[in-house]
Amino acid sequence: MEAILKDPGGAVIGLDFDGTLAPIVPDPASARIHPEAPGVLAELGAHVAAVAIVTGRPAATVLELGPGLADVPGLVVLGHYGFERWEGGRISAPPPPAGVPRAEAELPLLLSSLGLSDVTIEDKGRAVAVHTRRAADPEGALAALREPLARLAAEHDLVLEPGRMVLELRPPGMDKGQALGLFLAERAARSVMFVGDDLGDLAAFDAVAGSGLPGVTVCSGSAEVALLAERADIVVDGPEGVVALISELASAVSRS
Ligand SMILES: O=P(O)(O)OC[C@H]1O[C@H](O[C@H]2O[C@H](CO)[C@@H](O)[C@H](O)[C@H]2O)[C@H](O)[C@@H](O)[C@@H]1O
Repeated sequence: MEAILKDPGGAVIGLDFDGTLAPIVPDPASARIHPEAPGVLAELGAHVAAVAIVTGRPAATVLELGPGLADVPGLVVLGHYGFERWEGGRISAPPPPAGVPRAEAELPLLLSSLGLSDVTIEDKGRAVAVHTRRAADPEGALAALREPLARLAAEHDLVLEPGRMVLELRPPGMDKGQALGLFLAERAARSVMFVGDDLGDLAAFDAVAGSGLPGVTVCSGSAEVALLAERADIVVDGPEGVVALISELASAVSRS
């Protein structure tokens, strides 16, 4: 944190979206960014090398669920764990993976054979997620799905990404750690901070440690993911705590 405060112009600030900037809600389509987040990120973005949202969501979805984000100076959104990039209103991405629609077509039969008609499918385009948060027994459904979905993913050259009451089938070859590491190199960062809440953010924490830069990891704390809090330098209380921390940081760098 000291390095960021001393030399904000060299700092890259990376943040996850769901559970970090947007409170967790039962329906993924109803998630919305914390109302104060775009404002505090805009204030911070004016002083640092870059603000990057590194997310499992499609980049365009983050812009839809985060009205005001497009006004954050120099914002980059690395969507689909880094496969997609939104910058200055434009999205770049490789061609969509063929295995995703094939796996998705098999899901309804698989779920009904497991007696799990109360889980929900999120079609993400380049990935497909199975959510258990609204099931009668969210933890039980998650456990029952883990092996069958891992097999389905492997059959279609995909990987299984576990998260908060969600299992996602997505293409291999990229994670938040690689995405953040590449971005730090591209921006010749001199320090880094990463804020996350879920298992997929551990790779980004590793990237902070492996970058060789002065870095700080922050966990947006919840009762659901203990591991991230154990690994973080700082733990704050969910998106409310993240906004407060970013606000303090923005005020401090604007004075420096
Ligand atoms: O990398 P992230 O930005 O954290 O995205 C990870 C997944 O987030 C979403 O699911 C999570 O948030 C939902 C809305 O609050 C919640 O209902 C669900 O239980 C959480 O797992 C999103 O729906 C997934 O596609 C993202 O991969």
